[in-house]
Amino acid sequence: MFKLIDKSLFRQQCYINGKWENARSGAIITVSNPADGSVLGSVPDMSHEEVTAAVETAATALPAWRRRTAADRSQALRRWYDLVISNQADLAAIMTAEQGKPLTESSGEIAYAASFIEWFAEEGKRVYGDTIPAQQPGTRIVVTKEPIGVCAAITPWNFPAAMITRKAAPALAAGCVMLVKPASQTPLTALALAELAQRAGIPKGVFNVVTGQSSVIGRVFTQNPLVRKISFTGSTEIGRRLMRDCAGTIKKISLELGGNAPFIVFDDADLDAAVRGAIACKFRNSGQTCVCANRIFVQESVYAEFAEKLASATQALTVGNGSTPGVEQGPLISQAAVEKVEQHIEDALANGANLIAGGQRHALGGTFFQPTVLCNVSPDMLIAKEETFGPVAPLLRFEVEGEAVRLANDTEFGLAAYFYSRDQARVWRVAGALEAGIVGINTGLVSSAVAPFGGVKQSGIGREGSKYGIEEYVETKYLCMGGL
Ligand SMILES: NC(=O)C1=CN([C@@H]2O[C@H](COP(=O)(O)OP(=O)(O)OC[C@H]3O[C@@H](n4cnc5c(N)ncnc54)[C@H](O)[C@@H]3O)[C@@H](O)[C@H]2O)C=CC1
Ligand SMILES: O=C(O)[C@H](O)CS(=O)(=O)O
Repeated sequence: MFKLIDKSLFRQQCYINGKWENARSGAIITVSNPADGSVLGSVPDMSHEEVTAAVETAATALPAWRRRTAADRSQALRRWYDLVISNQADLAAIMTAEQGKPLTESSGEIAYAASFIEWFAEEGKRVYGDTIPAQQPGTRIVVTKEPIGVCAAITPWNFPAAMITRKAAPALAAGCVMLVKPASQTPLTALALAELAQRAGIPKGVFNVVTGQSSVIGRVFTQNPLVRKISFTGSTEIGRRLMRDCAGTIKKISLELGGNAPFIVFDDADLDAAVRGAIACKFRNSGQTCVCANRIFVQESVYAEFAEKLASATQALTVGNGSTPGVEQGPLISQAAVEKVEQHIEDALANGANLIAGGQRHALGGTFFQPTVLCNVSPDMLIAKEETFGPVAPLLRFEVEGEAVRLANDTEFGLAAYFYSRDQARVWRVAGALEAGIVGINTGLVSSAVAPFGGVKQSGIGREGSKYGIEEYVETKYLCMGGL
C-alpha cells in the first residue's frame, strides 16, 4: 500500500458529471502493485449503458463550458495546475504504487503532467482566427476557431498522469469536454487527478474518468455520434483498430502510437555524453516509453569503447521497488512484458548476438528484470524490428553515415530518433534525413510540453503539446459576410 498525506486523493469510483459512481452491477476491476502483486484497491467496471450515460451528461455540460471566456477556462485550469503541484508527493506515491516506476520518475512525471495544464491554460487564450481579403465586393471573410465538442481519451499505463493532461488540458482550454478511459493497470492516478479537477472548480461533466473493460468503453467512444474526437496513446495495433472504428461516425482522431527509435552514435560524438544519453533514453521507466531508444547504432571505429562504457553504466543501475529511495529501475508492468523482453533476448542470442550486461530476470523475482545490453545485434533480429518496451539496449554497427540513416529509417515506425555528433553539417544532414516526428540531437531526453510531440508513418497522427497541440481540439469555421 502507500501512505498519503491527503487520503481523499485515493479514489476508487468513476468520476462522472461531478459525482463519484460505482457500477450499478457492483462489478469491479482490481488494481495491483507490479512490484509485489499486492492489491491496492479496485475501480468500477462500468457497463456500455453507464458509459453511454457519461457521454450524454458530458454533452449537456458542453454549452456552458464552451460559452465561458478563454480567460475564465484558463483560471480554472490554473487552479487545477496549482493543486496538482501542491499534491505532487501524494500523486507520485499513487503512481509508483500502481505503475512501478521509481518515485523520482513518478514525481518528475507529475511535474511534466502539470506542465501541460499550465501550458494550455495559457494557449487557450491564444486560439486566434483570421480575416481574409475577399475577392467579391461587399464581402467580408472571417475565420474562427471553435471547440470540437465532446472528446474522449484512451490512455496507457506507462505515463498514468502525463498522457491524460496532455489531452485533457488542451481540450478543456479550447472549450471542449472530455471523458478519459485510463489503462486498467493505472486508474488510481487518473481518479486522483479527477479529485483535484473537482476541487479546482472545473464544472461537473467537463472532465470525466470512466473505468472498465477497454473493448466496452472503446465501443461507446468510437461509435457514439456525440463523441466528435478521440485521442489515443498506446500500441499501433489498438490505434489502427480505433481509427477503423471511428470511421462509422467520421470522428477526428489523434494517435500517439508505438515506436522503434534509432539512437545513432557517430565517431565524432562525445562518447561519455552519448553513454549518458543512451542510459537516460533507454532505461527511463525501465524502457517502457514509446520514445525509448530501441536500436543503438554505433560507428565501427568507436563501437568497442562505447559498448564497454554503456555496459558498465548499465550494470550500475539499481533495481528495486520504486518506493525505495535511490532505486533507478522498477518492475515491468506485467509478466507479458517480461516474456516479450525474454523473447527478444533469446532470439538475438540464437542469431549471433552477445550479452555484455544483464540478460535475465532479476533476483527480486516477479516482473523485475536486469538492465541488459546486447552487442553484435543485426537488423533482422526481432529486437531490431519490434518495439521491445523493456530494459534491453541492443547495439548494432555501421561504417558510414548513409548506412546509419538507411538502417535507422528501415522501420514502419517514425516517432523519435536520436543521434550524437559534433559535426554541424552532419547534424543538419542527418536531422533532415531521419524519418521521425521527434529528433534528439546530442540528447536522449526530448519530452516537453512546449514542443510538438508526435510521430510519422505508423507511429501516429497529430501532435500533442506546443502551440500545435490545441489545434487538435478546435474546428475551423469560415464566415462569409455578403451584401455589405
Ligand atoms: N505509444 C505509447 O506511449 C505506448 C505504446 N505502447 C505499446 O503497446 C504495447 C502494448 O501495451 P498496452 O498497454 O497493452 O497497449 P494497449 O494499446 O493495448 O493499451 C493502451 C490503452 O488502450 C486501451 N485499449 C486496449 N484495447 C482497446 C480497445 N479495443 N478499445 C479501446 N481501448 C483499448 C487500454 O486499456 C489502454 O488504456 C506496448 O508493448 C508498447 O509497444 C503501450 C503503451 C504506451
Ligand atoms: O507514451 C510515452 O511513452 C510518452 O509519450 C513518452 S514521454 O512523453 O514521457 O516522453
